[in-house]
Amino acid sequence: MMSAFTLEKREDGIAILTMDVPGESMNTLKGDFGDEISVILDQIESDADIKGVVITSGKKDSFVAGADISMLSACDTVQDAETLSRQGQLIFDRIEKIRKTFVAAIHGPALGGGLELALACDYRVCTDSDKTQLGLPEVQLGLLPGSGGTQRLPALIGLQQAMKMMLTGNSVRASQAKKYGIVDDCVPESILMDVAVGLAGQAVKTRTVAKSMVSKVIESTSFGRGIMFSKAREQTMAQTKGNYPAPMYIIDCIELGLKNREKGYATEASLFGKLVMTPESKQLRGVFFATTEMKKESGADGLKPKVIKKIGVLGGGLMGGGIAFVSATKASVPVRIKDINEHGIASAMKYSYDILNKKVKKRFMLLSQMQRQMANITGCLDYSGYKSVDMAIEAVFEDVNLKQTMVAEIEEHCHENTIFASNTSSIPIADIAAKAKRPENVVGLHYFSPVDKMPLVEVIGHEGTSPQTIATTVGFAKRQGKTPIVVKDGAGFYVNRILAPYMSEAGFLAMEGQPINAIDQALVKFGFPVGPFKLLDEVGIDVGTKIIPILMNQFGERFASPDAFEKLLENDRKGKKNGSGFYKYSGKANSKDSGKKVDESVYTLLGITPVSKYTDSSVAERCLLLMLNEAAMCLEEGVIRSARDGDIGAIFGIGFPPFRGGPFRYMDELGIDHVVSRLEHYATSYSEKYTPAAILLEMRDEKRNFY
Ligand SMILES: C[C@H](O)CC(=O)SCCNC(=O)CCNC(=O)[C@H](O)C(C)(C)COP(=O)(O)OP(=O)(O)OC[C@H]1O[C@@H](n2cnc3c(N)ncnc32)[C@H](O)[C@@H]1OP(=O)(O)O
Repeated sequence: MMSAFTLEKREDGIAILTMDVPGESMNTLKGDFGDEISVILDQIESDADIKGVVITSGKKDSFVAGADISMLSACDTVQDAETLSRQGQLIFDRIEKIRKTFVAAIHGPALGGGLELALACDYRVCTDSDKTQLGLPEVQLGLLPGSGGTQRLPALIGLQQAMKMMLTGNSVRASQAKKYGIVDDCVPESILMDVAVGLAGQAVKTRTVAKSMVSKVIESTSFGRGIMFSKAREQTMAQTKGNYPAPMYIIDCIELGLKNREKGYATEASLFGKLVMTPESKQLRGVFFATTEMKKESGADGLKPKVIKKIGVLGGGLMGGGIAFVSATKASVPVRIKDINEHGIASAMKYSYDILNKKVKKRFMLLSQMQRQMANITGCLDYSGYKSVDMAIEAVFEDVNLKQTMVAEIEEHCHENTIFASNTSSIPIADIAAKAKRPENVVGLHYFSPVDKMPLVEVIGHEGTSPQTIATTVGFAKRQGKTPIVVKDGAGFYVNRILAPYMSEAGFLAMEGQPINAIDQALVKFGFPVGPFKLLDEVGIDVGTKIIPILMNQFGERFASPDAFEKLLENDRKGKKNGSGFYKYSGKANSKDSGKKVDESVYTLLGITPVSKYTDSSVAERCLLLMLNEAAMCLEEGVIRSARDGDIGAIFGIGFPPFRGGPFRYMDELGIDHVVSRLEHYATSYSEKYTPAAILLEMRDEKRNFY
């Protein structure tokens, strides 16, 4: 078997230890590396000529992406997983203790166990490349850093920053890593090895932790630390609602390790073992595997995306501004915004300016980088500069005639292969393409708001969209940093179609008198980031309810929402944007209380006397079952291509709790027979809209699962 490690001794006494796992595109840490590394460490230790060691990667653009997640998924017992963690800890502990200078030379991702390896070294240097990112993302897999990360990162950069990184799992870019003190230097790729070798030739210095003044004060006394840990637990509980065990365990490990390092390590390994076997981690690992698989798909078998060199954005509203931002900064293409007035162009540009300016202020980005990215965005009131546009993305009003006019204008002003992508959330793409001269170029590209944050897009082909248009659109969405799912044309596509009955049912529950905040809390407790009423206030009640007649028109009564909701619009309740919705938006928009309390006048308006009569679980069940049933119908009708796409669409598009794996994995977990029997229960006792999808009945009879 080819080795994953090579040790090259240089004449100056510095050894280069290169990791290059054969047959894999990225280095990951495997359980069976232990013996091999031990032999190499023996050699380093016993060779007096070796003064220092640089650990680097043989892969082109990555350091080490962490422990091999498939290896973790293959663990059968808590003990197996704990042993893996222990092995990692022991090796890294040895690296730390060998009395020679170890330096990690990092280019590309150094994540999870990869960063933990680097943390065990005496120095770390990384490249200033955009590809470089450092982090401990284990929590996003329902895990904790299990190879010493919970102990070493706080010791290196201070408790508060380390805890933030481990609890969010967010990685940092090179300049941030330098600012926080994770790396000692951040240099151009061309001199990475020279700088690392230079450091490896030096004796190890005692380091001071790079902490802000406030952190120093808080972290230096046991009283201050006590307050910090209790605040962290409180905030974590408020955020997770107890649905994710990993964050609390991370805090436990850090706190214990401060008192007793050995205990900290032992607890880290034992809790890591426990977490690997939890259903939450299993589902979150499923999400990782699904998204990795999706990165490789083109959306149209056998077709490669055509290169998009320049795009046009039609309409400079909130969506247009967001689309321009991800195109200019992530896909790095020139963007030409066309609006009917200068104000539209200016506000779309401001969208990007505000985000980038914040990064510059925080010193995460250079002013020159910001200027380069902003220079990618220009605007026009006519179609000047559109001749060379390869894709025009429209984000104008939801009006089919207007969109058809846009198609005609793009066909007139652009070249014959220009793709027309509509960001409609409700109008069938076939209608938008109805008068097109080149309908094969017309496609749906449905973003979610806010565009710079929401990871999903739906790519929707109508009957006449060419497979090449689909492949190119999917490819471009990926360049914008999005996870695209290809869905069939039709009212609501996939995401809004499964969301609508869930939202409407929340409305019916409110009409029965269940308090609005109780309904929201029940669904937040289930794991959604916000409840349905809060969501409607955020999205805009006018916008959110617009889709109902379109869905009813295609699918009938099961999409009806409470008639009384009309009164909300008559009362000009549009939600947060006009300060009048289900919740009270008083005082300053960003004030702590704004949007926290239900606006009681909404009950009077709807003719409701609120009395809590349902438990949280029955509220959640009534709303959820409709979403699950609709998702199953979407699969049955081919609206989505697979249960996997349906799960990722729901998680990334509407915040379906990731630890439940998405609607399909959740149905598998509940058992299809259970889902059918609960649907039948509501269908007979309450409303026929709960009639189970045919596919569910069939699967129950055949005892099949989605996965
Ligand atoms: C004990 C420890 O504390 C526990 C751990 O370390 S748990 C693991 C923590 N690490 C992670 O969560 C990182 C997971 N990986 C990622 O986020 C992303 O892959 C990445 C940001 C590193 C790179 O993204 P990107 O460039 O888009 O490449 P991507 O397509 O995702 O990955 C490339 C390949 O590496 C594989 N890969 C990346 N990280 C992996 C991991 N940790 N385990 C297994 N495979 C991994 C992918 O499956 C893919 O394999 P393929 O080429 O056979 O399809």
